[in-house]
Amino acid sequence: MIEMLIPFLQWFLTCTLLYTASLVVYRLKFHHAAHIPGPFLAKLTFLYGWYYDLYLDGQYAFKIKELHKIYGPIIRIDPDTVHINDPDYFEVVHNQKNGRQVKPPHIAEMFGPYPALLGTASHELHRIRRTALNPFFSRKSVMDLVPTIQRPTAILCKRLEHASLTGETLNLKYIFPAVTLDIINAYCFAREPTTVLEPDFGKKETDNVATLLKVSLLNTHIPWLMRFTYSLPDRVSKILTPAVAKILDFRKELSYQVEAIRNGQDTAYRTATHRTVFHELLDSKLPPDELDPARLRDEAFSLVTAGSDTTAHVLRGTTYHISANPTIRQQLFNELKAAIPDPNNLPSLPELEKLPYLSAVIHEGLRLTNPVTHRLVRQFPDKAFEYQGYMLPPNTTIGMSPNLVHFNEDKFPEPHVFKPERWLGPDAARLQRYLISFSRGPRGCLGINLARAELFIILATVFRQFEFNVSAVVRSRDIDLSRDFILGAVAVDSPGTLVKVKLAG
Ligand code: HEM
Repeated sequence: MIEMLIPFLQWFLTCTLLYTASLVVYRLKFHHAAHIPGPFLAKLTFLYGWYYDLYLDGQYAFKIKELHKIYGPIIRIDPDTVHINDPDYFEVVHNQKNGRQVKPPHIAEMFGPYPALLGTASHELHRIRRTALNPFFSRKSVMDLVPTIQRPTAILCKRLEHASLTGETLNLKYIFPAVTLDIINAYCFAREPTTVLEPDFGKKETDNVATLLKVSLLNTHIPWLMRFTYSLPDRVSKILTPAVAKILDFRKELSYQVEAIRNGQDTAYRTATHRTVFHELLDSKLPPDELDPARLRDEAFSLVTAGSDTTAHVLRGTTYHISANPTIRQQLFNELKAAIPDPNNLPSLPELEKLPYLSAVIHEGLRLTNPVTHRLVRQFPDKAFEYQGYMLPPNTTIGMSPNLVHFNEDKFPEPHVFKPERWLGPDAARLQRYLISFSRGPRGCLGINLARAELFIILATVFRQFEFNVSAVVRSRDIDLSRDFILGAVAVDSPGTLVKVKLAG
């Protein structure tokens, strides 16, 4: 029996060796990125990135920074991807004029093989989905949402006031996602605030998103594994990969909500004071495929996750930096006290946006605590790029990382220091070009107007009334991002951001 297998094994081994040898020669000599500098192993095999991201737990983003120091501003970080670190080149790549923009499938499917806007690889389909969602996130639509942002914020303030009396310790890791989750749930489904009322501020929901993000990094490296897992019946994949169980339950819960609107069981949108995304989408003229239950379930999942944790992350980091710098906190408080004589009567959003110090604090918060740590990766079928003499033909996979721009010492001297002043000097207008937390171009953040409105309203409301004692927070452990799980994560032994609160004055 064994003898019969030997010729087959020999044949299999020869084919494997031939295939591997030709792949090596192709990647090193004939690949369109063969001329780009970079570590030999990264050019040769994807295992190089796996080692840093999967074995060392989200470290490749940090290693890429070091590789740029060795190999220069353009490097090859895996057999297919070129990474550029040049603040002035971000806008050359990410703008509206470079024709079609495609996301490579392993990047598009990082949150799972979901047919949502964020996970759409094809340019054409992306345009259909984006056109349908854009109107909900325009400046005008967001202006109408101000009371919806204020409601959970007011509830948070009541709880902060209570904590200031009892001396209770609060975890900023949970209180801000509770508010942003309630806002996006209200907008998507006309739901009343609930998370911000929960005793633990909906800890479970925030922890579920953290699990999703860790799994997402795995997806970018081994997309077929997740595709396979999701193709199984839910109960089987829950047993095989318990990490996805919570994600599957969360998707199912969102699906019930969308379907309840579709079949008329949920009519809360009729009494809501604002538009309701899923009611209007269901009522729209989108092609039937786009309104399919699985498609809308996944769009809901994407909007709710992308729309809550990102902004909450900036709120948490910015709150820490304001509180850790008494002079900054006092200057912000002075400005807010003058602009908001009655804390229960907030000025309009445009008035808040005109406050120079608040704006500077928010810009600096977005720069220093930028949540999306993963490289933004695109292909351009209609456009070749030339960078410092290196030709990048159409369809080259190009990655760029906002954090490398935000921590560039030429553009932002002392980049790790929280300095709102840099946004107040004569250079401020020029610096805006390098603030790219929301990315740019046709695939830039859909929710930028909503996120900015939340930052202005929540920070103004909270810092007008409260101050935080952050002496128990260790910045390197609890605030600075030390792992890249698409969004940045803090150290594994961090207890969160534990603070005491008192009334400001
Ligand atoms: C401070 C808060 C936020 C930051 C820093 C941020 C950042 C980003 C970035 C960098 C991207 C591009 C991702 C990529 O290229 O793969 C993006 C896309 C996206 N963001 Fe945000 N985001 C924030 C808040 C929000 C909010 C509140 C929403 C609300 C729905 C949202 C929804 C989305 C969606 C749907 C996309 C995909 C857009 C597309 O592919 O066309 N984001 N965001």
